[in-house]
Amino acid sequence: MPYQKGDGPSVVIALGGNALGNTPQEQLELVKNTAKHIVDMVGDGVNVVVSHGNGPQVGMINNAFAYAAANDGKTPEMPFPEAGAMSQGYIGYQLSQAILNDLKARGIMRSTANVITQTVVSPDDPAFQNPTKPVGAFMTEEEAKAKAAETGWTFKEDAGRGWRQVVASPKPQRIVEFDAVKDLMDAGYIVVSTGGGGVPVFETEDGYEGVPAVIDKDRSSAKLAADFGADMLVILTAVEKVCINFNKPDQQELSSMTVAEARKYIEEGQFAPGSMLPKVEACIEYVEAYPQGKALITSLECAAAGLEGKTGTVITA
Ligand SMILES: Nc1ncnc2c1ncn2[C@@H]1O[C@H](COP(=O)(O)OP(=O)(O)O)[C@@H](O)[C@H]1O
Ligand SMILES: NC(=O)OP(=O)(O)O
Repeated sequence: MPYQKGDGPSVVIALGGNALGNTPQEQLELVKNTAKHIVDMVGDGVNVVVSHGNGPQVGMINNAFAYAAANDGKTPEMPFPEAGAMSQGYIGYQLSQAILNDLKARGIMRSTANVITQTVVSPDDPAFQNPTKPVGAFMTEEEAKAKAAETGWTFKEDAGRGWRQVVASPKPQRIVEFDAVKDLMDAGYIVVSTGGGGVPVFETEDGYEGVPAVIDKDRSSAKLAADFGADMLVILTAVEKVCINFNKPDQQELSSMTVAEARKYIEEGQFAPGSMLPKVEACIEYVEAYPQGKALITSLECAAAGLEGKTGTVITA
């Protein structure tokens, strides 16, 4: 059934970890609130494509199967490409269901489409020599070092919040199912796609093949927004604004910055690698690829106000 697109802007929304949950049960509850904010935008005529993170989820899927395989000798390993696709599937299912239920409750005649996507990455990407993407659960330094000794995996401290396993996070080159996502959005569907940045794949003479890595969802969302020519890229996280001197006595919230200002702050080391830095870099990539566009970083709760220009940090060319 063709749906009527909204008369508002087209927006790619990248949902952060706080919009999801650390267990399927917890997430099923959290996404009801997430869906409310998304349907608020749809009700205001905004045409949305929703992507989401998967760091905790993909790590836990891969790790759980690895643990079972090591202990029962029967359970198969679940490599990162497959674990990434599984995370897109279940997170997308829960988000779509919550959005559909909220649309029905409000009598809005729209529907969702959950598209599991692949993202082409380059085998020459230097990210394969320097794992930076945190996945799985947080743990203490002692637990991380013991796990590293047991498994040979790499662990790093994550933005002052504890230690996590880290894997390669290559730059997204192309979203394989882009045309399907665009056609569904143009047909008026609320599309959930590119979750976890998409399943990373190499494009070879014989076709696509999965790669054991996790792409940054903000960077893939930026690629999607630029390729769409979306009016906005909206990155929703756990803070209302990006700060300089973050978590210091002289912390300063930023309401806006140009690409040049953002690059200056990056040079100053103002944004933590593995957390806020990739978000700001994603916004720069989007507005440089599509200078008419506007990028916004804010919290889920402030999304509507941010779209109205009342809060959040706006990044422009
Ligand atoms: N300069 C900064 N300004 C604001 N937040 C920052 C900054 N540096 C690090 N952060 C932290 O980065 C977090 C967002 O990164 P992360 O939690 O990895 O993203 P996600 O919401 O996609 O899961 C914020 O919640 C905040 O704790
Ligand atoms: N893939 C990805 O960027 O997930 P997180 O947002 O959870 O790090």
